[in-house]
Amino acid sequence: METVQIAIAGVGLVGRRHADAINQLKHVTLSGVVDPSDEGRAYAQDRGVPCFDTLEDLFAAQKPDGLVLATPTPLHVEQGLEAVRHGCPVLVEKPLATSASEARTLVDQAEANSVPILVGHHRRHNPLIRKAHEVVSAGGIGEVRAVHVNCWFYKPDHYFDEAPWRKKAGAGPISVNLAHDVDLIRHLCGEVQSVQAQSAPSMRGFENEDVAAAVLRFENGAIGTITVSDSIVAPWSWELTSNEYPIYPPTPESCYMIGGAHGSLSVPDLRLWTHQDGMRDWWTPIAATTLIREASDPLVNQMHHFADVIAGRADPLVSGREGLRTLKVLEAIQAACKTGKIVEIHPGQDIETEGEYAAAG
Ligand SMILES: NC(=O)C1=CN([C@@H]2O[C@H](COP(=O)(O)OP(=O)(O)OC[C@H]3O[C@@H](n4cnc5c(N)ncnc54)[C@H](OP(=O)(O)O)[C@@H]3O)[C@@H](O)[C@H]2O)C=CC1
Ligand SMILES: O=C1CO[C@H](CO)[C@@H](O)[C@@H]1O
Repeated sequence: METVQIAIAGVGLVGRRHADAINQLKHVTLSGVVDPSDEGRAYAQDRGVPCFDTLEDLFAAQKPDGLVLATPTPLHVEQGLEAVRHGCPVLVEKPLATSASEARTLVDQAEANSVPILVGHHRRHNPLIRKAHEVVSAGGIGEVRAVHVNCWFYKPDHYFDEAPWRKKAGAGPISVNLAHDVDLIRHLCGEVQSVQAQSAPSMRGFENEDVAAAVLRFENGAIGTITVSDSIVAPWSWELTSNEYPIYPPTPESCYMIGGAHGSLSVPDLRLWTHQDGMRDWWTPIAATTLIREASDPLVNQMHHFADVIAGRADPLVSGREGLRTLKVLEAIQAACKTGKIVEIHPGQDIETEGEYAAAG
């Protein structure tokens, strides 16, 4: 297998995880880093790769086979378009952009120029999600009727102080965190048709909401409830339950409950609940079996997949178009929080918002 050269723009929190993932793969190497910060330069030096201040400088000096964009979200579209101009496949971190209309410009340009975009919804590369998808789509719980999603944790003040863009409009937990959950819920339960939602402004004085709840109606008739907060002390989030990344101390709880006409599945513990003898009857004993699944690092799996996409061996599992659909749901949640109205999601039509994501609270 030929070596795939990948550059990373933005070597902060998640950019370094991508670099670690590259390290795990024999056929992928880090060709360079784009990051204007002193920390970025020091990191590149440690890794023994060149560091550039801008993407323009990177492309003037080398032609990587692929680029990871792990920069602050407001930079994704402009930098993604630059990668597309250079014909360079790009893995863009989530969310794809700060607004769906901007994201569409990037996705349209990439498709018109046949440059693959992969969106960093890495949880889809987790074997436990593959298993959950396999069971739900094979009818293992019958028709999906309802889903409940919990995304509650407490981010310490220094998380915000270290990267002040995280306090600014557009970087609230709906955009930064719920992006992953909405992507997974669409993947497991189907497309979202309409949204109602409420949010509360940040008690820490940031420009975003710090708690929000939404009711989702899916195209298949299912209903979902989803709540998010980065200022609640609790164990019920993907981070604290999936055991995916060691910096989050794991708990044995779950964060999603998917309810079907014949059974229910909790995720990520993958407990499948059914009544004895296949009965559907609340007076018959109900019990859970835990589904067997493999375990591996989704960031490494995603990087392996990106190398396959670059080599033309695979189509993006989470394409730019997919990332855009998730972004539209997030935008609908933001719009519903602001207006208090039901927001319908129509394919190919923008959600009416006041421009970019503003504070929902
Ligand atoms: N998939 C996942 O699990 C995660 C995804 N994310 C997403 O990844 C993105 C980055 O988030 P996060 O890692 O927390 O951000 P950080 O702030 O930790 O890192 C961003 C890095 O990009 C640098 N940077 C700023 N401007 C440029 C530029 N023009 N070109 C290149 N580098 C630049 C920053 O430097 P400086 O500090 O000087 O500004 C910083 O080093 C966001 O979109 C976020 O939503 C984040 C966390 C996890
Ligand atoms: O994408 C994400 C945003 O940041 C969070 C905190 O660092 C991550 O846990 C999450 O996966």
